[in-house]
Amino acid sequence: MSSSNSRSVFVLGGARSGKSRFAESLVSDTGLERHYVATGQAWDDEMRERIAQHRADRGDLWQTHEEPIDLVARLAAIDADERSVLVDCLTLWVTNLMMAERDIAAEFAALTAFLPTARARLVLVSNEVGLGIVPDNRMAREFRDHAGRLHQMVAAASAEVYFIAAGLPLKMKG
Ligand SMILES: Nc1nc2c(ncn2[C@@H]2O[C@H](COP(=O)(O)OP(=O)(O)OP(=O)(O)O)[C@@H](O)[C@H]2O)c(=O)[nH]1
Repeated sequence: MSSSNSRSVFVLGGARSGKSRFAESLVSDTGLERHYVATGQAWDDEMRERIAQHRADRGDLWQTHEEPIDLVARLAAIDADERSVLVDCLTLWVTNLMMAERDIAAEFAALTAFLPTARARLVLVSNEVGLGIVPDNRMAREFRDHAGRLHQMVAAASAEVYFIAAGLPLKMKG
């Protein structure tokens, strides 16, 4: 896997670390058309309110696409030179793939194969879920392993990688 042709940026961090805000600023700073691909779904009122707030905060300059599962197809469909596309976030995508019993390895391979070919400037956000104690249930352990593997693949296929903690970006690659 090579990042030599990739312009993608990977932004990794914990919950409420400020990663989404940082990623949004990367997109805004390009001056390109702004696209937001949300993998999250509103499953309760609290989440609906949170999403409405996120949309209001982003404002009218952003076009939003909601795509919980078929992320690579959606990225391909909106791919264009004049666009910058923010994907928020990969860990929710992993959760959705697991719940839908999709072929995880094939989906990850498709995403990492797409990155070097993308015409749009992609910024991919994900949640670092591997720093705590080993979860005591099997599905949570599987999820953590899938996320860790995906993060390594996306980092390898990206031109720049940042880790965000306490609102501060640490550049790890590029
Ligand atoms: N369906 C949908 N989800 C959205 C939209 N805007 C944001 N989201 C979801 O909201 C999630 C991020 O919100 P939070 O949980 O508040 O942020 P966080 O990732 O914990 O915190 P930070 O690290 O500070 O970004 C993302 O994973 C998105 O999928 C939208 O317009 N539609």
